[in-house]
Amino acid sequence: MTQETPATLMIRAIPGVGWLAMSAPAPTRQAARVPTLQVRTHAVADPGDLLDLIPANDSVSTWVRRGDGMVAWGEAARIDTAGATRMLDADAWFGRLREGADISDDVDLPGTGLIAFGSFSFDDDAPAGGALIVPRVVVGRRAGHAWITTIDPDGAAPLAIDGDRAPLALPTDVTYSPGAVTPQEWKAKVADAVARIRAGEAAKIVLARDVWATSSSPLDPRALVTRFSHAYPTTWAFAVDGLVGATPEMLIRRERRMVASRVLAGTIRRTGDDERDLAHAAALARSSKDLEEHEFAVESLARALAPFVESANVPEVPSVLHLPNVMHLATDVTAVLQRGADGARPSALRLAAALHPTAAVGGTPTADAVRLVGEIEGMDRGRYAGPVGWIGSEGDGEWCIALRCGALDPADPRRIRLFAGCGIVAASDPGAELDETEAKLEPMRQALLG
Ligand SMILES: C=C(O[C@@H]1C=C(C(=O)O)C=C[C@H]1O)C(=O)O
Repeated sequence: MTQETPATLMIRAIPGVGWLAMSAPAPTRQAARVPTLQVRTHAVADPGDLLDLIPANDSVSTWVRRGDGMVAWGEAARIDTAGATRMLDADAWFGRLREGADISDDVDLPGTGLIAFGSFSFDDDAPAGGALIVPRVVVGRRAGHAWITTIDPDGAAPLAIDGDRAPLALPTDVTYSPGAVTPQEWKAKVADAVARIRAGEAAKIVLARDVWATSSSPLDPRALVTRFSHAYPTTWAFAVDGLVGATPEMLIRRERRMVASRVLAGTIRRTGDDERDLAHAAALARSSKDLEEHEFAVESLARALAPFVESANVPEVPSVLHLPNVMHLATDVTAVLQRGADGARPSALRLAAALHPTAAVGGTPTADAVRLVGEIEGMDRGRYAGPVGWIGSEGDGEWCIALRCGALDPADPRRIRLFAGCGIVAASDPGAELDETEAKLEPMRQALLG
């Protein structure tokens, strides 16, 4: 979590495309070579369920909510970054890629034209680093308009759009095993965090835990995302670079001058009985423990956003977001971007870099809380709780916080590491927090049913 970690840039050559792989070892950073891309977006008739379109492919990206969004496959270009500037380096690379690209876009909506999908580690110094991937084919739909984008590196033969649509491979006989800490150990960590909060070391510390799931057959990200999008339609069902999940939390969405963020903090489990859940929702909206935890998260977001915007609308009272497994206190912040010193409005990824980590996943005050997470939690979060999303031609994009997710094990396609965490405040109870992590693991566990 140090700020000093020097960035490393690695550009991966795509087989058959023939441009140079370069690396710029820290600390001397060089401009990574960018390929010239031919980008073509055309309107198409409604393609039906987007998730049915993805061929079996090593590189699959999805971003789907309420049936709209984008699915993408193949890699036209990719950057892997690490260190404190991992998002800014990726953003600068994408800017250079855009400058050199030959783009023709008949649709002109957020997400059409050149696009890259990415995910970044929670910690500055995590080995997981980050990646931004420009796919070869994107199919998208937004409010009744559908499109297809093809992205061809210079000299590459176009990728077949009708790839091999191998049937979805469902998980089989999934078994679970503890991650870095057992549930019992994790409760002790929560008690430790509560003691340190009461001693005045921080006001809120977000602690997470991990669980391994192993299927007897290779896991197919397309199958997992399809299940998320059917069971949790109001979340963003994502698959990016082996990280898959159904997150309800929008870190930042940028559409031209407008930005929006959905802050979540304060959680209660659903019971399955609507009447009881309504009573619980009312209790959540009055719970001083949850309201305090929520206020920390809203304040930290508003403070981090302030330098970039000319006006912001921050509702004073949160609403209650109902998901099938849990309910959250939620605040939707909207704002109008201002131009920076360079005359440009910051891109969605630049904003995500400035906002991460929010109090929703780190704690309050941020620097102390993040240090305490590192001391107490006892695991590497990888890309869990980091920004995940996409950036488009004009710097528009959507970056969520990677929650309710799992990281496929690159070394064993049958394994996935699941994560869940909770904001700990002075009034937190370890048993209740453990139960909350179980509720937050439910979308992943349901997607992994055989
Ligand atoms: C950390 C997670 O969720 C975050 C923590 C919340 C809380 O403590 O109430 C609620 C939503 C998220 O901001 C997670 O899902 O893993």
